Amino acid sequence: MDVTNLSQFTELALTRNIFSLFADRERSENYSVSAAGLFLDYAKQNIVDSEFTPLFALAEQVDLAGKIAAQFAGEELNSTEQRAVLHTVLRAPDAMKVDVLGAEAQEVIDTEAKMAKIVDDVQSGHVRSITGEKFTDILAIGIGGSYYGVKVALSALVPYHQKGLKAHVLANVDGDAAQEKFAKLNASTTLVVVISKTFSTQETLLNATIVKAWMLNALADTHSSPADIIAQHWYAVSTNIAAATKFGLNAENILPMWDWVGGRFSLWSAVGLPLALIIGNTHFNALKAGAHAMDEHFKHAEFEQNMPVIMALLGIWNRNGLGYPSLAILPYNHALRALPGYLQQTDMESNGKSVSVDGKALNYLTAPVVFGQEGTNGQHAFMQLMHQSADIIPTDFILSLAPTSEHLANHDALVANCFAQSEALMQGKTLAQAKAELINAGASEAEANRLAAHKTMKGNTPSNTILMERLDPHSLGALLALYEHKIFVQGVIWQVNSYDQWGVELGKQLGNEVLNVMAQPMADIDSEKLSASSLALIRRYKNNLTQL
Ligand SMILES: O=P(O)(O)OC[C@H]1O[C@H](O)[C@H](O)[C@@H](O)[C@@H]1O
Repeated sequence: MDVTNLSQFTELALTRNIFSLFADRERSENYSVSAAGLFLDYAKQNIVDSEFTPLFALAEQVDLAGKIAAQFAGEELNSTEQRAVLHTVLRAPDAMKVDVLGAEAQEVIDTEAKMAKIVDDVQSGHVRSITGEKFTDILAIGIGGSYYGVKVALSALVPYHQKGLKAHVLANVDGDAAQEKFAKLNASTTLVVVISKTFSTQETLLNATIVKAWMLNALADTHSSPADIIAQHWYAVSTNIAAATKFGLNAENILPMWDWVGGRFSLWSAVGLPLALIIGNTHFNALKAGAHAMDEHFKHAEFEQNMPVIMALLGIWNRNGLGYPSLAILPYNHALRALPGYLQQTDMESNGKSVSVDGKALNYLTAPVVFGQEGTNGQHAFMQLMHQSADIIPTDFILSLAPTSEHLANHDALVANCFAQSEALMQGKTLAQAKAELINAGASEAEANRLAAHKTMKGNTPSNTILMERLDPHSLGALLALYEHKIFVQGVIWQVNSYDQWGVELGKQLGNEVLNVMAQPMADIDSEKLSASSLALIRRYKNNLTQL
């Protein structure tokens, strides 16, 4: 049995109305679960108890319990790269680190201590810039997994930012992105953290190169040597210490990563340095503690009460059972506006696959297309389609109960909109209801008949609502870990390797290859790899350059 068998169980669900399921007075109570300070309401999903049975059977058949244990124990789950998948150990207590990593645990513990000292020294002003000033700005350079985690947490945790220190993240290779940062930064008080697991990523190396040039140029009149400036202002996080050193970074300032930490799961490692520099060690540790609390729940809770497992199974039900192709992530907090982008990466880069772990073509679909935006902005844009196109788009609503600002009336409105949208997406509006509303509003019978069809809403859109008591480092850590584990469980059920990303690697490789082709004079280009279309585009680009 695999997910293709789910269609045997979906006939009823495909024709019934989710709202009608609330005839069961206990549904809301029964279809909710709490873990690590988060609350998940999944009563608005299109599912009943008997339909969970084949989902739990699937979990059993793929030995989900065994796979969870194997992941936490450090088995080589990433079989195409022969790597363990151990981001969880980075947020575990030291004794657990030793249990799982053995002798290697010491290097992890030492790195944490070194990172914590850098954070304290920078925040206290013990470590200062080459001009003897306190650092005022942290510029993180990285892309993909070396960017999104830091970005999502920085924007989510603004109330925890240390006064006097500002954070900036630079990812895109477009020089405009760097230019925008330079306009805001003062080189003499900027500390740079270059994050690249491989230290070979084109975008990161190009950006690091221009930032270095900008800083050395701006600090030329200090008459300090470039090496001294770099040693004082630059840190790096990488598994490739040799390449980082070759780039000119001071070996002392390079914090290690390990190949058993995937980029998109690496916030918990020294990749989190820019974040820790801004929010301080206590809050960074609280973030890790929140994630660890979710890890413990995931490891120990029965599947029927296990939040990541339930969310994963509901996703499988929606994708493979009911055939819905996408997933909307709608955080109703301005502070979580980077979350949809972050989850796009973690989910689609992990499970956007079509061969099984043992290399066989799958005859079913895997990761949905993940997209989203913070509420209420999305309501004034793509949510039109969610209400009225024929496509059903399962949705995760995410919300902090406690206001994140002092503007309480705004927060009430935000919360009301969040709850209203999940209700409207589920209940929809029938033709008869639409007509009655028009007539109540004074329309004639003929006018109501003409307009009613335009005002019907399809309804029956399933959703989860995830509540945090408040948005703080602990709950954010738990939330990110919840999604990490959900993605892992889905990968196990789809039987894919969630921890490689050959499609993205192809982009990295091609980017450099095409750059090399473009560097040649047009007449010399003899690329059999590129189509006439791409060659013509390159010609246009080069012609345009000569006219500038
Ligand atoms: O950290 P780096 O080696 O620079 O890689 C940055 C990113 O590159 C690619 O996009 C990978 O698929 C990501 O997982 C990785 O996080």
